[in-house]
Amino acid sequence: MPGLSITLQDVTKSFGSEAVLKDINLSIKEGELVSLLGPSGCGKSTLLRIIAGLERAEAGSIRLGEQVVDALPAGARDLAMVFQSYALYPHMCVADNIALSLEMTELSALQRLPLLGRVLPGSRAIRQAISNRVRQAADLTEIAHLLRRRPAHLSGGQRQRVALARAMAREPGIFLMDEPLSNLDAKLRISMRSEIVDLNKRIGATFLFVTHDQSDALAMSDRIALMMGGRIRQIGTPQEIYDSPSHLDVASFIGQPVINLFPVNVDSAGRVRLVNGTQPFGGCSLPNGSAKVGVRPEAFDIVASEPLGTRFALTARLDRVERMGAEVLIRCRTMALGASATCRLSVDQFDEVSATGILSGAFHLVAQKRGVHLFDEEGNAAAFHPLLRTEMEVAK
Ligand SMILES: Nc1ncnc2c1ncn2[C@@H]1O[C@H](COP(=O)(O)OP(=O)(O)OP(=O)(O)O)[C@@H](O)[C@H]1O
Repeated sequence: MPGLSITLQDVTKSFGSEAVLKDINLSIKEGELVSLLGPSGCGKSTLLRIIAGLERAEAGSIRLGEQVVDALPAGARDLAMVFQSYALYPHMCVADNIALSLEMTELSALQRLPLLGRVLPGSRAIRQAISNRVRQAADLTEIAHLLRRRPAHLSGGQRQRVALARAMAREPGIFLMDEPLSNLDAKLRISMRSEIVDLNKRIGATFLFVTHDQSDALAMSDRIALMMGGRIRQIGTPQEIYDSPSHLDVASFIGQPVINLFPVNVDSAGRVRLVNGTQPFGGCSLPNGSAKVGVRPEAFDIVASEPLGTRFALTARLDRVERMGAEVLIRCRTMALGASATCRLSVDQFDEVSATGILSGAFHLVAQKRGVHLFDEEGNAAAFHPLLRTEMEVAK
C-alpha cells in the first residue's frame, strides 16, 4: 500500500457566520503519521471530513498525491476513514463488516444479489479475491480468530481493530482517523497507540488522525499539526513543538503539568526583568514593554542558594507535594510575584532535595539552560539570550 501525500492549500470553511477553518495550509509526506491536535471545537474533524470528501470547503484546494480531488466524491478518493464510533454493522459478523465496502465497489448490483448474484459470471472470482483481502487485513490486525463474531461480542480494542481492518482491506493510500482511541480505556489506549504506529510503518500508507489528547499526539506522531481557532498554529515533530513553541498558546496547550508563566518587563536596552525585579536575567530584541517568560516544570532545579551564572531564578516556598508514582510535583509559591509555580522531579531527585531540608523554608527555583521561553505581548515566541552573572552585575 504505497502512501499518498496530502497537500492542503488555503482551505477555508464557515458554518453560517462562524469561520471554522481559516486558510489552512498543510503538506503531509507519503507514509507519514501526522496528528491534528487541538482543543474541542477548533475545527479538526471538519478538516478531516473535508479531506475525506464528506464536507465541502468554501475555498482552497486539496491534493492527494498528484491528484487535485476538490471535485471528487468521497467514494472516489483513495482513502479510508476510521470513525471514533467505529461505525460497525451490529447484525453482521466481523468478516462481513470488513468485506462490505469491498463488495459495494467490486461487485455489480446484480452480482450482489443474495442467491442469483453468486452464480453470475465473474462473481465467484471477485468474491474469492475479497475474501483473501479480508483474511489479509484480519491477519495484519490480529483478529483472524474473530471473523465470525458479531461486534456486540467484541471488546472495545477488538472493535477498533475491526474498524482498522475494514479500512485496510480497501488498500487505501491514506487513512483518516477521527479520535480513533477515545473509546478505549487507558491501558488499551496505550497498547493501541503502538499498534497503529506499527501498522503505519508496516504498510507504508499515510495516516492522518484527529485527537484532542496531547499524549496520544506526542506518543504516536511523526509530526503534530497543532490547531487552534480554525488555524494551524504550529507544525513540527513532537519534540520541536514541545521544545520550541512558536506561541504562548502552543506552549500552554502542550505539556502536562502546564508550563509556568511569569510576567516580565523589557527595558529599552532589551534587558528582561521580572515585573517587580531589579536584576535583569536575560536580553532580547523586543521593544520596551511587557512580555512573559515560560519555564517547563521539569526545567527548574530546586537549590538552597542562588548559584552564579544562572539564567533565571526565583525565590519560593512550598505549597504542597504531589506524588505521581515515578515523579513528584512540587507546587510552590514564588515570593516576589506571589505567583504559583510547579516543578516536576523524579523520585530520586525529590528524595535528594528533600533530604537537604530546604523545602521547609525559602528555596530557589533555577531554570535550566534550555528551559526558558520568552513571549512578546501578543504571545509570539521571541529569541531570548541569557545574561551571565558578570553581565548582570554590570547591568545592575
Ligand atoms: N455541520 C455543522 N453545522 C454547524 N456547525 C458545525 C457543523 N460541524 C461543526 N460545526 C462547528 O464547527 C466548529 C468546529 O467543529 P469540529 O467538529 O470540526 O471541531 P473539533 O476540533 O473536531 O472538535 P471536537 O474535538 O470537540 O470534536 C464547532 O464550533 C462546531 O460547533
